[in-house]
Amino acid sequence: MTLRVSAVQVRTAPRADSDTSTRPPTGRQGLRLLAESLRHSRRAMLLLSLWSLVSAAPALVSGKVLANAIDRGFLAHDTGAAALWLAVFALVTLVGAVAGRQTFPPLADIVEPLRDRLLRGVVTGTLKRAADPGAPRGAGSAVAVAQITRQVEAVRDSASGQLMIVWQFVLTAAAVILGTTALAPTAVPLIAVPLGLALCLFAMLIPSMIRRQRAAYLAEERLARVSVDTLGSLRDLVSCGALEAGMAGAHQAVLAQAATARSLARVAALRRLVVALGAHVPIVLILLAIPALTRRGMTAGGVVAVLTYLTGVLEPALRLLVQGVGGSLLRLEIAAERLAEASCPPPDRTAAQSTAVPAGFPVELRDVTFAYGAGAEPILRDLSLTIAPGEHLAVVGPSGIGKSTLADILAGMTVPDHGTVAYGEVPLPRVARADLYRARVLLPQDAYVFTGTLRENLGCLADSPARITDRRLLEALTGLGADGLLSRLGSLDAQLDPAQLSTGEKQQIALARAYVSSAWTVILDEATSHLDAAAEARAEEAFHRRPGTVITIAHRISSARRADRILLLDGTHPLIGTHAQLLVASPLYADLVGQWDPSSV
Ligand SMILES: Nc1ncnc2c1ncn2[C@@H]1O[C@H](COP(=O)(O)OP(=O)(O)OP(=O)(O)O)[C@@H](O)[C@H]1O
Repeated sequence: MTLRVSAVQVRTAPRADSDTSTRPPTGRQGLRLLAESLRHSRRAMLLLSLWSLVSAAPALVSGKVLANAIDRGFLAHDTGAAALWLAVFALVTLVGAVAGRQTFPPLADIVEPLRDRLLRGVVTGTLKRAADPGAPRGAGSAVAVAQITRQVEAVRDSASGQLMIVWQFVLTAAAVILGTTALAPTAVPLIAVPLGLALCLFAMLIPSMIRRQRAAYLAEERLARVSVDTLGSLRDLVSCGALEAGMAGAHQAVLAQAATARSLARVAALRRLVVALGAHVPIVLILLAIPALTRRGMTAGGVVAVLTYLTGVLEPALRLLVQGVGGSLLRLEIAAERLAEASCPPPDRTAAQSTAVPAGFPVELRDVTFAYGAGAEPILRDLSLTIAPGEHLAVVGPSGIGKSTLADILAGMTVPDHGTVAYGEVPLPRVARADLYRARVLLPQDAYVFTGTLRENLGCLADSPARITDRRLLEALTGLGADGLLSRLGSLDAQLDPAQLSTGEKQQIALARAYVSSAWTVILDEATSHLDAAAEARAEEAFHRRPGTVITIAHRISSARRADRILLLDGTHPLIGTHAQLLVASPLYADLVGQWDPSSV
């Protein structure tokens, strides 16, 4: 007998995605994520430090060498000695350049693993959130992942830039202080004290700079929004006589943006003060102190060398530090913040009050209604259905009628607007996520195969992949008709290159993965669409021998005929029954059967 699938009472259940307990991570969390990643690269940091020290050595000795060229060469009218010291100067500069080049491989060793680690974190986080019940379809799509990986590139670039700028500044400042000590120890306080004060001022400015830059960005965004809204509704504002109120709102946004820009400009001006205090004040102090310094034994060459240190080495390094760190720190922080957000796994909303799914459970839908969007026509309306333990159900219907949506709802990937889905009396919102993944497998049409061994690909849905025996894996591959693929690959430990596999082979691997998993219920959403009718039959028969429930979104009529029952979705009046019952009861079903390729029947 054909049954009309019941559809009566609507019960309200809150959507899981209304949970607000997940707070977006703060910028500090983002920077912590970066610091943690850097901590893993200690060896590369050490190598970078060593080569940087060698590259800073020329700056250290160049003062003394230059002073000698002037004092012992030019001022002593000894051109040969002057040329010799200048040649030494050129040589140490060359050594510095070579050592500078050597800093790049360890820098890459720090930055590339940082990039990989961040990338792994964000891709895993994005995919986990996409797989979270209630996540919008396509949230973990290639596009979503690509968008976030662009942030990773931004973090990699700015992290390596910042690292080099800060580190080079530390070495340069140390070289200037030590070089000056060798030339005239009494001149050191004239450089070190203003430089120290400038660095303290800069450190104090950083938080305020970040705060003001963020405020400026937000004000700019708000102004853009308000302008677009005001201009877009100009006609309505005029016709309602609300033009003045609208203009006042826009004017306020302009004033707020101008205020944040002014406040940012003030703090940017203070950056110039840092350079002036740290590099220009020492120049003035040295010039003023020349008589006193020469009285204490400083030579003319020494004076020129110290001034060269200040103008040619310290001032550019300090300027780079202040502009580089000040300018891109916020960008780095915001990008790191986005990454920390993207790396967050979704909170397990069920963990606190979860209930275990009983073994061999039925799948039940009670009055399920679902629409994509608040005002949209429901795809499913008041659908009630029980799929008995071990039953094989096929779902059929015209294209776009909601078969995949139903598969997602049955798997707990999409939360219905009304009604409940329960696994053995336990409503899905009460099933812990880990239990849900253990209880069912949903195979979509696009099979996912990753670079790794065949064994790793097969075991990735299992509770403990290491415990799956070779016999079980071979049984799955042979049963599902993938023995040809196995002999081509050679062994279970053969490396898979997804680009070298056909879509049918990828589907066979995904099917075998579901077969060896511990899931009691397997939902196949056109998961055999790239297999020919015979291969599809072989795969489905293998699943029929496997203990458990199978729900198939049918791709061919032959697939539907193998099922115990068939659910026909037709929008308003879903029907359930056997092939023969539906042929009699539903003209739509008869029509669908007629449309299917007769060779596949
Ligand atoms: N994320 C979404 N947002 C809005 N509408 C969607 C979304 N996903 C699917 N739809 C629409 O919902 C309807 C049902 O889609 P669904 O994929 O469930 O149908 P289907 O029966 O599986 O189709 P097909 O047989 O072509 O795969 C379609 O009209 C589709 O365009």
